[in-house]
Amino acid sequence: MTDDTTAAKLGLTDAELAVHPTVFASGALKDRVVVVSGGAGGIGRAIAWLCARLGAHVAVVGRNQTKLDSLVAEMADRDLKASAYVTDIREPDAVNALFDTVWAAHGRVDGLINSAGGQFPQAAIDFSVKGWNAVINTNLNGTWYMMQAAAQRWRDHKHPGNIVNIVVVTTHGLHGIAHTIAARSGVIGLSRAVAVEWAPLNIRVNCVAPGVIETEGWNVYSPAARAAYPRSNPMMRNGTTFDVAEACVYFAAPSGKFVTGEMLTVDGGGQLWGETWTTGKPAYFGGDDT
Ligand SMILES: CCCCCCCCCCC/C=C/C(=O)SCCNC(=O)CCNC(=O)[C@H](O)C(C)(C)COP(=O)(O)OP(=O)(O)OC[C@H]1O[C@@H](n2cnc3c(N)ncnc32)[C@H](O)[C@@H]1OP(=O)(O)O
Ligand SMILES: NC(=O)C1=CN([C@@H]2O[C@H](COP(=O)(O)OP(=O)(O)OC[C@H]3O[C@@H](n4cnc5c(N)ncnc54)[C@H](OP(=O)(O)O)[C@@H]3O)[C@@H](O)[C@H]2O)C=CC1
Repeated sequence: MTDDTTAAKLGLTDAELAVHPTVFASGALKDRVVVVSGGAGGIGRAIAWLCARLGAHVAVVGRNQTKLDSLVAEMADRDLKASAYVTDIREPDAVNALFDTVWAAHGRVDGLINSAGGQFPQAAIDFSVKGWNAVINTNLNGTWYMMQAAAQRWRDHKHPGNIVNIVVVTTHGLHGIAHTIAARSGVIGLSRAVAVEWAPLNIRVNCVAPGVIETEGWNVYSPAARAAYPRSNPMMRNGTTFDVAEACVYFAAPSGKFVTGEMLTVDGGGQLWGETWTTGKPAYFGGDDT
């Protein structure tokens, strides 16, 4: 959490997301049904707004009914179609019930965007068993349960589908969250494997790796750590949730119809150059963290 008890206001507001300019045509996702896990969170929220603005009915998924209902209401005020589904992605039975409910309500599901996830900063050597398992369970197991449940129904209904998994940059520069690097590296490898296995089923699977994207999820990190984030990439700024949302729509819309097993990194070039110390840069590396 931040140094004080109040969370910082970070990221784009609903009012901004409702009108943010986009390169996509207004009907790019017309009549599609898209499930967005973490849909009331920072990145997931931007994804939900953009998909709905492009004509989709968005099923927003999370654990907090109030957050989900608030988003759905904001979207309904602008004649955008969305429904709230309280589901913990770590519970496979609940995930299967979610997809049965959405399919029964709409007669189809066209896409799944897994944005639910997260972690906490801590030196790996200090991870507790519970803490390690919490990050792996949320980000690897939960994402998998959502992927498999969607794919089984696309197979059974002989319906095309596509999945976009939000991960993190695993190749360079994210220090202090080795548990999430392990979990997301697993998601990336899993996505590549099933992209091949599920191609005969007309199911595409891709990943988007955000860099420093300003959202309220950053409140698990200290203000001092957050202050350094803009300097962690050669563009010397934070990205926005809308940057990630448009990357997701590229894969989810017909624009991505011949792309599967890929990963699009949206990080301002950070993985090529920058470094992000979520727990403070140790003195050994020239930082001031003793
Ligand atoms: C992440 C990068 C750092 C900088 C950010 C910008 C840099 C750019 C690079 C971007 C990389 C990604 C950024 C982001 O993801 S932004 C934020 C996304 N959102 C979140 O992270 C959500 C907040 N996190 C969580 O909810 C939890 O961490 C978790 C995802 C694990 C889910 O928690 P869960 O509810 O399953 O479990 P608990 O909260 O009950 O905790 C279980 C045990 O886990 C240990 N734990 C949890 N939090 C901490 C902590 N802050 N410090 C130490 N240990 C922690 C602990 O053992 C818990 O058990 P106990 O409570 O019994 O001790
Ligand atoms: N912001 C950034 O800089 C970056 C973020 N990412 C990743 O992008 C994804 C979204 O991040 P961001 O939007 O910033 O984070 P937020 O914390 O804002 O959003 C995460 C969302 O996931 C939901 N969620 C968490 N756990 C579960 C669960 N078990 N079941 C269902 N929903 C869950 C939360 O809702 P609720 O609590 O209501 O369940 C929340 O809405 C995460 O995986 C994050 O690690 C990756 C790189 C950079």
